[in-house]
Amino acid sequence: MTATHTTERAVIAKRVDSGTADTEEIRDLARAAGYEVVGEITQTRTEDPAYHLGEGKVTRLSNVVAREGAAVVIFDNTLGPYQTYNIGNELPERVRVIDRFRLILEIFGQRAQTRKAQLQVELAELRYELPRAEAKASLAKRDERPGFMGLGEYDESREEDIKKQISNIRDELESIEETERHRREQRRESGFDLVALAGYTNAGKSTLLRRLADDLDVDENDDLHPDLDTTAESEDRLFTTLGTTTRRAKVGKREVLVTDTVGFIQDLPHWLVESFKSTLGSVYHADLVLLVVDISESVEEIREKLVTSHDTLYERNEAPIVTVLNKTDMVDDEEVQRKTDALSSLAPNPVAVSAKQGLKIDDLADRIDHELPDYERERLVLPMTDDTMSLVSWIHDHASVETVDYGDQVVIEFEARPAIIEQSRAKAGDLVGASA
Ligand SMILES: Nc1nc2c(ncn2[C@@H]2O[C@H](COP(=O)(O)OP(=O)(O)OP(=O)(O)O)[C@@H](O)[C@H]2O)c(=O)[nH]1
Ligand SMILES: [Mg+2]
Repeated sequence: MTATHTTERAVIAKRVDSGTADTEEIRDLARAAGYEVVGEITQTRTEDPAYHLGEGKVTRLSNVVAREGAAVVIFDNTLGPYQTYNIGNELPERVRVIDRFRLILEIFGQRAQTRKAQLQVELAELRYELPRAEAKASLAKRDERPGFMGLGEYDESREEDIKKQISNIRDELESIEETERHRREQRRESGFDLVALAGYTNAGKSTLLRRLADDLDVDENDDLHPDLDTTAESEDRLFTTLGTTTRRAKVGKREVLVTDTVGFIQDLPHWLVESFKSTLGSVYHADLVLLVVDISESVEEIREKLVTSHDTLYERNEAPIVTVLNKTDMVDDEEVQRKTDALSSLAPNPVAVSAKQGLKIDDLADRIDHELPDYERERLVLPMTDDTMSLVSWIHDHASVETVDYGDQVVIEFEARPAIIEQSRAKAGDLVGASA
């Protein structure tokens, strides 16, 4: 699927029960989806069952849409199917009405480039549609009016259809995940520590990955991640990354695999989170999680995002979490210190960096090295045979070799993850056994 860049003109609408409506985030999301925001209507009142807004407000909305020649109205609320229909009737011809979740789905649909991401978007869409189809079907059933019967029958089969599709997609996702699990295990056995980047969208995860990583991309779908191209800039838009990409990085003596993940966002409905949960698989199974936040945001905003991130990670994550305060180039040292102190209970001992400017990346690398399970030392004495030569090269591939002495025997000293040491001992045992 290629990204479609619509430049349709959009009017934002938002209702809040009390206080004043803040439209900053929905504007950002609209722009992320490719819309040009040309106006907005907000209202503080209880929800109107038929129109969501008050009827007078809907007329105002219609006027703004007509005046600005808008093609779309974007609600920062959840609209029921009938509200959507009723509002649509009050607007000029052919103007679309979408709500917050539809909009997020549109963005995800545009960004989904891997099979897995596409399936997840489809799953999310179907989960969005299912209760709506169910509602229609049950209303039609209750309603004896003949005109509705046809609709009812149709919707009931639609409901079954959606359920079947959901189950098919789940199966396919499961098999993709199985492959990923297998790949993760192989990587671990190859001596890599697995580090995952997590955090809100736009925090700078992809930029940081590029800073940490060597050039090599270890996923097969490299070409599907233009945002990770070393020559391409990260974009200042939401959800640049959908799906995960893994790159190899050297941290101290270690070979580490760093995985970039989809960004979190506030107020995601649970069905949407559910659909993208498997995206977080690489986070849940990492040896270390780097939780990236944007230090240029307000303390309140960062705190809220940290809390949500921890909630998302809490259930299944067992790895240590290091908070990375990114974008230090945008604030002065005093502000970094003040915010670090204010956030100390949520983010104890964080590392402050600028991914973009490459500041303090070494400190972060040291910290990663420190947090990962310790390497162990090993010294093996091996007979001088051809098989030994291939074991020595295996050790070179999987460990950090300090010395190799070739005499009557081969003496090799190295450091590696405990699992690698075990494997090398077993292989050495086979060799010695065979040559005896
Ligand atoms: N000033 C400054 N900008 C940064 C820094 N790191 C990243 N950015 C900018 O922040 C924006 C988002 O960066 P990304 O790396 O795409 O963020 P992300 O967390 O991967 O975002 P998603 O993929 O949407 O989840 C881009 O415009 C980056 O250039 C930094 O250290 N300083
Ligand atoms: Mg990204």
